[in-house]
Amino acid sequence: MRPTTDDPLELERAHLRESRAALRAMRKDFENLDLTDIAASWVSAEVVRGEVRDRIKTLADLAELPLFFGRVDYLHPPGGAPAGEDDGPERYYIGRRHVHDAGGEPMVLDWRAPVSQPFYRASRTEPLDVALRRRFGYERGELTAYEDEHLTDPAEAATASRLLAAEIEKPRVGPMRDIVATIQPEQDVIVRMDIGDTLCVQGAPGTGKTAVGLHRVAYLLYSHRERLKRTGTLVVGPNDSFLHYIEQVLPSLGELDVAQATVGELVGKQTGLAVRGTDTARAAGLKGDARMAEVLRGAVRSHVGRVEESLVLVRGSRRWRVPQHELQELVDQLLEREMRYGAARDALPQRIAHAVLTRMELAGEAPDDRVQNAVARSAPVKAVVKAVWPAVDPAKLVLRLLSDAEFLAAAADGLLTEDEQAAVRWAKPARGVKTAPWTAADLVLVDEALDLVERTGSLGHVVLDEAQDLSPMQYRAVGRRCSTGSATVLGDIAQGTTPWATGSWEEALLHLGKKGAAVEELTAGFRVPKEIIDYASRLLPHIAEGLAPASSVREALGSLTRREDGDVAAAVRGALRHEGSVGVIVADARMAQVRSALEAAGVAFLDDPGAETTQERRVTLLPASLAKGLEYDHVVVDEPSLIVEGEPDRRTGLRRLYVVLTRAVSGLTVVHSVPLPEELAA
Ligand SMILES: Nc1ncnc2c1ncn2[C@@H]1O[C@H](COP(=O)(O)OP(=O)(O)OP(=O)(O)O)[C@@H](O)[C@H]1O
Repeated sequence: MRPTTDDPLELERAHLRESRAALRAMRKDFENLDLTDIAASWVSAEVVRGEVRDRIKTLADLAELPLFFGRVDYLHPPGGAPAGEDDGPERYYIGRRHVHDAGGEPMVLDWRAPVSQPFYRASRTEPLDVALRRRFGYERGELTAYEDEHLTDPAEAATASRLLAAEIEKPRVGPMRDIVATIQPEQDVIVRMDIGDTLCVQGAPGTGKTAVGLHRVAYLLYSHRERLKRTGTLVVGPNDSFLHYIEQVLPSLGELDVAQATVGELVGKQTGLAVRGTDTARAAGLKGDARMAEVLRGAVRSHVGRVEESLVLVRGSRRWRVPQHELQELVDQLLEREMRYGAARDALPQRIAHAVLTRMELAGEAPDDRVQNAVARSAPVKAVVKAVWPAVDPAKLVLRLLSDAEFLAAAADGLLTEDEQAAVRWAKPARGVKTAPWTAADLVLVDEALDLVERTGSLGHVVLDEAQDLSPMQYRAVGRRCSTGSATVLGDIAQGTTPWATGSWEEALLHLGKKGAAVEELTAGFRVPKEIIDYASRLLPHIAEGLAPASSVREALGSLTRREDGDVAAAVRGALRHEGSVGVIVADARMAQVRSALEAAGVAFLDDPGAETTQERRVTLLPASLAKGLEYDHVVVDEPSLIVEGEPDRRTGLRRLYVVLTRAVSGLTVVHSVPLPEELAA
């Protein structure tokens, strides 16, 4: 029912009501679909049913999420479409989902549609034919405000958007939210980049890298749904707490089919092996070094032997002979072609059979494909293949490399020094694959070996977050999974806290197999208030030379507090006076002590950064090593010096502290009794 009013807010509310009703009708249509006769086979019927179920789920009218958050009025109908009646086709509402009325007319456009793009990109200097951009403000699902920009009106002064500021300032509890209503132009460029382009984004803390990566996946799924449905998409993150924190974003954008995993989970699944041991930092560093790829390649290829004898094959009354040197040539050709070991092993019998068939033809016979296959499968040919190109079990191969000094020395000759070889080997040789003391870095080696034998399947697109922490071998593991697809690589060199953290994105991209991909930089910080980012940025010259400090879109004066009494519980009580979540970040070695202090003070807190904060339980206690990628409204950092000392070297320690200091959205309290690291002094 249309309201009899000219009040723009009422009119917009009416459109919202009508859009909600239309969405409910769309959902009903899907629920009422008669699926009994839809498909001939049981399998395809199940597929269709699954799709309909997903569709119903994505159409769920989430009461808390605004159905549309913006509107654009174009000066001309986009794409030269004919002008319509009534309010004309040049007015578009932009929202999370496409909604149409019973007649198929769009009520809300998906934010990813091309026609929505100017909502994000138009400016006064480049209005992109937008006469009016309207942003909507909501409170608990109710449309309560709007804000207009007439981009082509020279008389109108540019003002900062209050709604945008309010959105960014909103207190946070619970998992990460989508930013679909407020994606910034420089972020939008990354989100909408072509699917064929691999892109690397360097960005200071809180510049929206994670948010942009997730929205990019949603955009690609919209623009290339069929293709990506076949090939798949994957988001790789640093740990389970992080993955848990971001896991709601894609479903809130209507995308349910994106896999999320850590590198450890990827290689664990592929190899079927579990981590049972740990490495020293040196051993892990060496095992993650790109030279190990060469060692493994050599070890796999070392199984190819010389042909010792000619082949003699008896068929019926005739004997066919392929001389030793010709067989050797076939083997050499396969070696030269750099095929996967397993594929070459599969090809060899056919090549030998071909040599036999050529002889048959020369002798006047007319053998067909069946004969060729029979020859390829014959015992003498099989015997040659077994002797010259034996099957290789990748896990056993790595086990042998890490257990058998001679075998490793042969494969690592000219690549690793003796000392390095000793560091790489396990202390005690392992007996079996199931009981070996596999470390996280070892499983990456097995994953590489698997790929040397048989090509790893590639996905359509992979988003790699917190990428700075990966070793070259881990980059290779991720790269294998997007070898025929593309990738979005997100990270911050200054936040690299592994001993093997990457020194440059060019190098990282090389290991990923995406040499020469573009590197973009995001510098506008949306999370951390200026005062806090300026404080944390004092560390930058000591941890990443040449990186520009982030700016901040948020002033929030008075957001930084220092307490020298070391009283964490008092600091937490102070933080609880503010709205939103509180993260208490402490050196890993201090966890037990701070836990007791909080318990003694009667502070209720969550002990797991993967657990979701709620209004009742707003405090999370977490070790510094798990803080990466997370954020809290208020952060209490306990004893910065001990956080620095918890790492193997000073630079890594200061980087860890930089990560920890940049988790705060509204306020940061630094509490200590030990003197602060001198690098933090102004
Ligand atoms: N355009 C935006 N509008 C509103 N909020 C935004 C925008 N961009 C980013 N944010 C918010 O800023 C915060 C930081 O974003 P995000 O976690 O993606 O940053 P990051 O660059 O990955 O940070 P870090 O390097 O510390 O992991 C999040 O709460 C995110 O929702």
